[in-house]
Amino acid sequence: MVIKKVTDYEELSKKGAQFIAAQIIMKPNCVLGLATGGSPVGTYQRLIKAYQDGSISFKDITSVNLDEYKGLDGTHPQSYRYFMNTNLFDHVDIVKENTYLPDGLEPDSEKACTDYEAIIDGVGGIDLQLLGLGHNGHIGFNEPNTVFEKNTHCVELTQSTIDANTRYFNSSDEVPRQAYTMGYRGILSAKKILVLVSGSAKASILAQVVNGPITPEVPASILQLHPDVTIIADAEAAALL
Ligand SMILES: N[C@@H]1[C@@H](O)[C@H](O)[C@@H](COP(=O)(O)O)O[C@@H]1O
Repeated sequence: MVIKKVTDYEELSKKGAQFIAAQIIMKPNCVLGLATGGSPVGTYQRLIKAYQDGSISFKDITSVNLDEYKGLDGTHPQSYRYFMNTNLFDHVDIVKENTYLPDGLEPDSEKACTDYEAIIDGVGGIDLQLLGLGHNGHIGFNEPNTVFEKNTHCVELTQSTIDANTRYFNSSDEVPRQAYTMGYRGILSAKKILVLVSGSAKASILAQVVNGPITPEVPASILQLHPDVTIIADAEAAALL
């Protein structure tokens, strides 16, 4: 794992965007695995600027996102489809048909997950997977568990995740209790992985991810086994490293 410590969220976003832009310049038709949450928002803003000034184009890019809340459709402001549209896709020249997320409106979990596995296979492999880190160490919505679940699956969100994500909703009651998430096969099969971690609330879990045992109780700890992981952490998040 390469760990880049930066001063603050601004610098994290700048470095994150440079990392992704470099990938796009090296391979203009690459497959990007994308993430939601607060951590990548600044990075997406800088990528939009890079597109606007002509440095990069998304026209040949394919994207596959990590996860989606079950039960929310793409027009719901807290759905991850809506997040991706408003924070990135609507502002760049990506072809929307080439952007994929699990189908939150598919009530049949088995079908939603099988369909997404086919999509992950169909795009021909992820070149760069972007990740945030949940407060309990989750990646995508792979919550602490007794096993590392291989494929896309439907998860019951933990209370810690519901609490952490309540800030994006009007109240805790509105946070969906289930989500579809890519499993570890999809994430770890990416050629490169970039993890963005910001803020003091992530310091303890980041130290466990990097220096602790590899265990499904700390989902992101499995990244220790991947040959090409870069973590960009701001000073607060990196405080215990
Ligand atoms: N499913 C998402 C994750 O993919 C994300 O990494 C995490 C951290 O979010 P934030 O960056 O807002 O702390 O939140 C959500 O639960």
